Amino acid sequence: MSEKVHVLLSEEEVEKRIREIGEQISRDYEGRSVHLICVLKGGVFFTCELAKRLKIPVSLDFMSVSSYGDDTKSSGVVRIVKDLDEPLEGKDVLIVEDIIDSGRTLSYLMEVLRQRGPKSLKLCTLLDKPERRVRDVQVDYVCFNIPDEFVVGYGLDYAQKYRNLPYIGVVEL
Ligand SMILES: O=P(O)(O)OC[C@H]1O[C@H](OP(=O)(O)OP(=O)(O)O)[C@H](O)[C@@H]1O
Ligand code: HPA
Repeated sequence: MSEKVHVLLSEEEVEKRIREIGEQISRDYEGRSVHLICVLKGGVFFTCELAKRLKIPVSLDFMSVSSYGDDTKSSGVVRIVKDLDEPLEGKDVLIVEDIIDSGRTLSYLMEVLRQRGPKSLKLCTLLDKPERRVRDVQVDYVCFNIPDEFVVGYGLDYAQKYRNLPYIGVVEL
């Protein structure tokens, strides 16, 4: 079965905004390097695009957490599916996510990573759905605030589909 998807944010809008955020992060971290943590799977497209725009030294690591499975509703239980390869002590760490929705994933992840002793820990997201928040999360960089609709594309999936769309779309369920 295939769902209808309509465009919410075009490829041009998304990439223009990522360039702007990249410039802002490059200014904020001037004279330092940044350790990007890509939250798999959804964060992978945003992380690649953002990393290319940064004008400071960048290192990368990957973590996979899951709470949605194939559903449009969070199970409420966050699982680490793949942990980081490198320790975080003394590093300026920037978590890169595709979306913050209920906030459950990121409030859990921030807590887990804070305990690993980074010099600083910040959070950058492509999309934020503030209306849906059930857990407080301090977000440092947001590309777009979006309404309460289930979105796909640019890494985001519906039952593992549509991650490869070059734009952000809304699934008509
Ligand atoms: O704020 P929340 O309600 O916790 O939702 C946000 C999380 O949900 C998605 O991950 P998902 O569990 O779907 O895994 P995926 O990135 O592998 O698709 C997304 O990538 C975030 O990590
Ligand atoms: O709107 C969404 N789309 C895809 N994955 C998600 N995970 C949390 N919210 C979403």
